[in-house]
Amino acid sequence: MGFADPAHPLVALRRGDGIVGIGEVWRGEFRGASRFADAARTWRTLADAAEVADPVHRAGSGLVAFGSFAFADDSGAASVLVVPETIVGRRDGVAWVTRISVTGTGEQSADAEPVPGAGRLPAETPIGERPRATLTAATLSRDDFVATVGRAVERIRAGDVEKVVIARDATASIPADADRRAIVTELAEAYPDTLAFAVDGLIGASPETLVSVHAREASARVLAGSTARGADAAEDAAAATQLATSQKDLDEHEFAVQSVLKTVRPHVTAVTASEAPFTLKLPNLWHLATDVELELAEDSSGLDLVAALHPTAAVAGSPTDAALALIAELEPFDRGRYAGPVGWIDQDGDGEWVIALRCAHIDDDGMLVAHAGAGIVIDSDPVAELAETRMKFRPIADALR
Ligand SMILES: C=C(O[C@@H]1C=C(C(=O)O)C=C[C@H]1O)C(=O)O
Repeated sequence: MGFADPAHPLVALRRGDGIVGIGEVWRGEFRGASRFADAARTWRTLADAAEVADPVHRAGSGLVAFGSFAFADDSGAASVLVVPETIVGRRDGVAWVTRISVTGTGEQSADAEPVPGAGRLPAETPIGERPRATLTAATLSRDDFVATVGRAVERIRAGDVEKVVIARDATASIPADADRRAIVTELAEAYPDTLAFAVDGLIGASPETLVSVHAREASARVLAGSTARGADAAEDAAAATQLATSQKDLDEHEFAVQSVLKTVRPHVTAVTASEAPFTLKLPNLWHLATDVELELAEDSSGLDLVAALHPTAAVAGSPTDAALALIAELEPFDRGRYAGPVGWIDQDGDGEWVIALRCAHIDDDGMLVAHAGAGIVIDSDPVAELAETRMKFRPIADALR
């Protein structure tokens, strides 16, 4: 982490393994409904023309772009791919440095070298103090959120949608020169089973893998259905059992799994999902989870799967188009890149993409905006959903305490 830029860190870390990017040799910005297709096409052209020397052969050791995409087609937020100048990585006990340069004609070349060995590490700077701030409800007050969820339930009863995810926003302000790496470090340590990420100002720790691709094999983890952790061991076990047997949560989960299975089919040659959901334990919540394994079709990349999968029922609802329309109608803010895909892709289309949850966007002035949402179904209790969003703000709120 000490290698990253304190003001603009590029990070994708899980359990201490992963990549940190320094500097920037190329940036692509994409907007609108074609943002994924445009990014996938642009990246394929760039990657095909690149010269990559990668004796390290680890996930993320070659030519890599970090990426973060807006949730909505009409978002004001740009979706970005960023290629750093230098990548420092560590995976399975192997460390490396990759240096990337761009020739006069625009072609990129990437040279990965192991450390210790030929690779020379860039300079590290000590990580500054963690900025302290309090998150406060922004556009939607807590009462407004409860009322909005009530309206969503009415619309579900009226048959407009089966499920819709309603989010609320919260803001805080940190000093403009605060070391953003301190926040990522705190998130990575507190939530080791997540992907801790920092891409173009969006910083978080997501438990939900949209898709991870390695050597044409892909896997996804679907989360939907949540409950708070219990106060003691007995209460905690009861909470997990209650979640695993709650028909409301199982239904909500099934929507999410079906939406994933349906959308990936054109891009894969095989797909298998675990038979029944399992309960995933996070420090703040229990989630219902299903793992899906896929084999990527010949001409598909990680970004094609991202394009097909986004937005899942876990962050939009079901059916997708009606849920998106209802979100646009009921949520009085632009989600920006919250609940959009965030991650990285390499020259072969391999990479790791999570859904940008438990995150905040921090601009250069230190203005921080976080979002948290909850899946609403026909028998959702608005006050319980408010409590759920409070739990989902905790990673960011605690990282700023
Ligand atoms: C929408 C969020 O989380 C999603 C919604 C969940 C739910 O409704 O149970 C669970 C995990 C995520 O898929 C969020 O964290 O903001």
